[in-house]
Amino acid sequence: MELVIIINEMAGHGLAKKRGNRLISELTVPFKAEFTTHIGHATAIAQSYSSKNSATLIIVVGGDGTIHEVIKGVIGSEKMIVGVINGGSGNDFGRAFPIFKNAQEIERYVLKNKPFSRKQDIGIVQSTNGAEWFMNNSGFGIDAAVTHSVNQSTVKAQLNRLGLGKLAYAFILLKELKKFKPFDVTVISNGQKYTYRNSYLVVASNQPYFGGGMKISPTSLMDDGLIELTIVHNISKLRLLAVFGTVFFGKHTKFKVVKQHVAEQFQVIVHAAVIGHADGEFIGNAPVDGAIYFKVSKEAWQVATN
Ligand SMILES: Nc1ncnc2c1ncn2[C@@H]1O[C@H](COP(=O)(O)OP(=O)(O)OP(=O)(O)O)[C@@H](O)[C@H]1O
Repeated sequence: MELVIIINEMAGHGLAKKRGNRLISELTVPFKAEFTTHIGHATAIAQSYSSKNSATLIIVVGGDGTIHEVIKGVIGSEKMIVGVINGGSGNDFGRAFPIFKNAQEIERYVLKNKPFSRKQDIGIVQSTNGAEWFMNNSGFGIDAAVTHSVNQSTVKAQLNRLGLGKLAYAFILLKELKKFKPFDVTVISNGQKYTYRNSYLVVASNQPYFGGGMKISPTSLMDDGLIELTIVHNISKLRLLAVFGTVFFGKHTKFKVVKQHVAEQFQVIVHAAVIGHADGEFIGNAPVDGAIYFKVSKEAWQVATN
């Protein structure tokens, strides 16, 4: 099996560079190292190996954005297996999916006669903006506003230097919440229509974690052919902060202002131009009163398992 390492040296404000270099210096089996130079590059690299159609383990050293790009490049391939060494700031992938800790684990895996892998689902979000994949989650509302702001802010880098990177999301939530205008959402699922007034977010999940450890969708599984839709609605900004505190333990779903639906697909209509994301990357604003579809594609890619 061929071994390819894709490293985003910018991820995790230096963490991926450090871990990538260490991996390269410790590996004693043959491998190819690829370094991303721009947004979307990891997808192009993964696609170029995928098109060779030979058994390959791609190890991503980066954060959720880089992993998202690599998975996008291997969807549908039976020969490509994805493994990860955490190198980002949020690392939500690694909280749910199996990952590697070090070079020794990767070597042991590559040298096996029949390396194990598990097929995983991928989510799709589709609207007039186009279609995008998500391995973790995709949503519209305050979650996307905060993620977008976190990605652009220097606060994340500053807090990271102090080892407090996880506080970035909470810090920017306070800032974004101040100016955020709740919106109305219509959800169509299994032939039923639901309307939620004054909503803060509508997010579809393929796995439980979001935003660096928030257990937004505690019951989500990456290989059950289903996605969970979470809507937070009809709540004051002050109470929302209290509910927010419980999301790290996945206890927010006990509040009646948090509604969840489970299905293979949803049609969602957002009645305001709120901002959207897929796996934490900006995907444009919601088409006002237009349809957004969240769907799941079953067994779309493979993750390495020890
Ligand atoms: N050389 C590069 N220079 C700038 N950006 C890059 C480069 N290579 C990749 N990128 C982009 O960097 C973005 C952020 O990477 P990534 O999400 O992996 O790290 P992170 O934001 O630190 O981690 P996390 O998403 O887990 O918080 C990705 O969207 C990717 O497209």
